Amino acid sequence: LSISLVNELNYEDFIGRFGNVVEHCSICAAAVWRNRPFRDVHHLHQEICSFMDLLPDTGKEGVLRLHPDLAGKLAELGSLTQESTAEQKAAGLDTMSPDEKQLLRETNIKYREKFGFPFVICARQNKKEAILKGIVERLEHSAAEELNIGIEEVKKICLLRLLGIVIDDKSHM
Ligand SMILES: NC(=O)NC1=NC(=O)NC1=O
Repeated sequence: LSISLVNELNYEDFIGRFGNVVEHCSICAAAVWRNRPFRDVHHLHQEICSFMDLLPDTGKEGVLRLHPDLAGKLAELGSLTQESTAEQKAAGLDTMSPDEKQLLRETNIKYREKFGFPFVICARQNKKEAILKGIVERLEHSAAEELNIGIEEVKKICLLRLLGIVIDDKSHM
């Protein structure tokens, strides 16, 4: 999809295309609709990032809570969204050994108990080793730190999802 076609979408089609660039948070797309026309995919991404940055902490926690665990129950059941399924597969999470799976599951539980929201990382930029290392290291942080780190990861996930929909048209450079 070119950015000019994006700018011509009606609201329903816009939400249909971009409603899940932030997992289960179609409000992010609904909120930026008013900012069209978008100069390019990075402008659209920046508007979504600004919307998330302006959320109160409870809103940011909500965004994180809407993310499925990595290799969690939903993944086991095969009931992740299309995007999450592809991302978790790309990280090689479906090739973890039983011990790795156990470690990730236990650490996910500790993380969620400590912070009240799930561990979120951009799976397409981290292979399973980096994910296992990341969750153990990040468990030592404060809730405030992890809230921001989590949202930064959501922004990375969002950009990759946007680039899968919109052609990154550099011709205007
Ligand atoms: N808890 C998570 O980090 N989930 C995910 N990260 C991704 O990149 N895709 C997911 O489903």
